[in-house]
Amino acid sequence: MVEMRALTKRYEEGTEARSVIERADAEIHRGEFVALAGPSGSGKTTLLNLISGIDTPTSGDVLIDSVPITKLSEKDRTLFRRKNIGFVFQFFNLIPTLSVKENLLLPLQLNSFPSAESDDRVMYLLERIGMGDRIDSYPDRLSGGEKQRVAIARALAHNPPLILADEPTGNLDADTGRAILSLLKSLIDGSGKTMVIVSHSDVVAGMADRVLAMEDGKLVERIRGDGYVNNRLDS
Ligand SMILES: Nc1ncnc2c1ncn2[C@@H]1O[C@H](COP(=O)(O)OP(=O)(O)OP(=O)(O)O)[C@@H](O)[C@H]1O
Repeated sequence: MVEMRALTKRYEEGTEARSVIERADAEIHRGEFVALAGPSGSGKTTLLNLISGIDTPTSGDVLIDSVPITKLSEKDRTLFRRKNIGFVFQFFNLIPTLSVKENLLLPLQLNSFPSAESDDRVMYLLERIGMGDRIDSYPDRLSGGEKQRVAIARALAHNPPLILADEPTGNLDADTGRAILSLLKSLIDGSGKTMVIVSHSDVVAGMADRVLAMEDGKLVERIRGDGYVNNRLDS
């Protein structure tokens, strides 16, 4: 589903270039739930932005469903992302001037879903996340956990095969965070969707099928066992 090939991202700093990601290789399979771990500043968000095509690598490729998105024009990449990827962010990123319903309708409108079908889909998702009675509320009237539930429903609205989440529980208390993760996982389970979550949380790592960690610019698989045994994917 997601292939990274010799993926490299360098940032210019004055006259020097600093590598954040250096020839990282990895494959994430269809239907897998992968946690992306690693210390602060190790390049997790950078990697997620490369996978989604929001950012472009210095060299190397990202393929999604065998489509080399790194080789697409910016316009085609945007269209590809809009159709195939759902995003969940730490700070929810709901549009404050739109109601819950209107926030959920946005990805459907951007993907030209027929309006009758869109209304049914929004209602179905709001029921699934237990917020069927908040359809006309505005984001500033919702708690953090409720905002994130709406953001999850929005990420799933257009039924994308790939869900990317960047610290989705980072702005929530521990109990709410756990509830949000369980909800996200229950919505994904059995759907065949692939999910990558950037997180420092052990709860996320414990729920995931696999944990990949950024270490010195490379992606390293962490295998569960007596503690973690590191096993380089890319050497
Ligand atoms: N646009 C940019 N220009 C220069 N350096 C950048 C840029 N964006 C990110 N970096 C640097 O790249 C490194 C990786 O950043 P990134 O945000 O990907 O790390 P992270 O693992 O997600 O960190 P955190 O867990 O703290 O969110 C950091 O050292 C950061 O300063």
